[in-house]
Amino acid sequence: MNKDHVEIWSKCLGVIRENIPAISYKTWFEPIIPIKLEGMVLTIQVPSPFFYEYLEEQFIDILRKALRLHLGFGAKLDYHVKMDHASLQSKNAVNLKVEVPTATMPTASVSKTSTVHEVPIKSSVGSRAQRMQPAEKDHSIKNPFVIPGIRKIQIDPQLNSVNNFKNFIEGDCNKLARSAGFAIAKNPGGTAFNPLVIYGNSGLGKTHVAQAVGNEVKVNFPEKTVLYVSANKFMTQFSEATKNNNRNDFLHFYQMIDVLIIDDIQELAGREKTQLAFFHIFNHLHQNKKQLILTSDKPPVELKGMEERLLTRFKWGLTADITEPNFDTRVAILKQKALMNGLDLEDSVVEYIANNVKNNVRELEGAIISLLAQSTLNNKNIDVSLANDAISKLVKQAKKEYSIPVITKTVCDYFKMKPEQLQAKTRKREIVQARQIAMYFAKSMTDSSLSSIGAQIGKKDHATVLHACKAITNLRETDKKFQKYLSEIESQIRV
Ligand SMILES: Nc1ncnc2c1ncn2[C@@H]1O[C@H](COP(=O)(O)OP(=O)(O)OP(=O)(O)O)[C@@H](O)[C@H]1O
Repeated sequence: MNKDHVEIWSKCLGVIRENIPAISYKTWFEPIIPIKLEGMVLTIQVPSPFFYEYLEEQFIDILRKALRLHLGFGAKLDYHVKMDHASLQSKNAVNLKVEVPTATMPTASVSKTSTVHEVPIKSSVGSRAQRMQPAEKDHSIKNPFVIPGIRKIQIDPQLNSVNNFKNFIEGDCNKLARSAGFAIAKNPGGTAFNPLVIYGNSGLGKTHVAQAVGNEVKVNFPEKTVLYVSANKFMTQFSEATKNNNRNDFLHFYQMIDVLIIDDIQELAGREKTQLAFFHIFNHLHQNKKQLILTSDKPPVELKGMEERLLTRFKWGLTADITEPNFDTRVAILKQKALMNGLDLEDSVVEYIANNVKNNVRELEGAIISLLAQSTLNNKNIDVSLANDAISKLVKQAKKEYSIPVITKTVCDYFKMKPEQLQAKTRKREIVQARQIAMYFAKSMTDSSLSSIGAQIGKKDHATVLHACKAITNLRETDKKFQKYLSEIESQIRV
């Protein structure tokens, strides 16, 4: 197998690193994996269609320069898109079209692009959680498992490269799991954390940490066999192996893994035969100082329908929970996800989302994807109002009642005025505008009639309120700075 792709890509990265900001390099180039080099064609793997579109749009010149320098004229670049869960979601949400963009690159001899939505899976044994890859429909075990005498076979670890430690924001909520995972990645099977059981509610990052360990082990110890498999997949494989009379092959296969990651272990509840098979695998691996990483939605003590001897073994190592992220961690996650998606969000928007989506990181990601869709497909400006729309589709929010006095007070505080000034008969520009803004929010955030709003803000009639709403809408659509003020005020009203 030609190994030069790694060297060539690493040389290209050297050129790229020197020519772009560090943050762009970290975001857009570190996640790329070189796959192969065939003649003058270098294939790199990127985590989503959006990612490759962004590379093509923003970095094509430097890519071209680097490739020409290290591969020569006539160098070409192929993209291999490995879809992860988030990208699949975003694809559904925004209906991104991924086409071979020959038209966008007529003169770019380095860029012959093509996309593949799933990675060819070399070994059909084990695969990632069903929601993550279309390729997973194949539950069969075509692999002959282990041929006696041949110890190592090449296994696709079924890891999503996006789930790495660099992309994982650390907070109090996940510190223990992350630190233990990191220590394991440096010394798999050799720490006290064996097994590592990570538990917590849905969407909080259990799979991410577990896979990050696998990815990091592959970097630190490329010769180690790592395998990620969902408990569901494990069960299906086991029952097919039983049906096909090759249960022993199944056991042997799993017993030669160096780092075995099983996701959603609670799914094994009530499955006695599968649990027995897993028990043998567990014992063998543990005795041979191989690493086990398990995730679950509950702590082992609360797992029902599991054999006691399995539960006892789960407690041999470390049980680490992941809880809901606090406000600061949510803000950091949102900023990172926005950056990864090429979105530049105002602080007021980030804080608004962080204040309203509290229990689930997957929902934070959903909010970003929804904003991305609205801003790119519908050409809308991203402000608190749009964020509010995005969130309302994702999480159940208690419907808040906003009152006109609260709105006027917030507007006055924002402009450092006294509420009486807003009520005064004056044509001073700042006051008129603050009054119009208060009217605008009163109209959009309360059910009050125009006349009632007018009566409460400056004793004006309904026509004045109507005019104010139109004037502010106009400014909102045309003046970026003004839009920023409005977004900040709205987020303060909604707190
Ligand atoms: N701390 C974090 N930093 C960055 N991304 C995170 C973090 N925590 C979770 N995520 C992201 O949130 C999404 C959901 O995480 P993940 O799939 O790991 O959750 P889970 O706990 O395994 O959920 P489930 O139990 O439903 O499988 C993923 O895209 C993951 O990358």
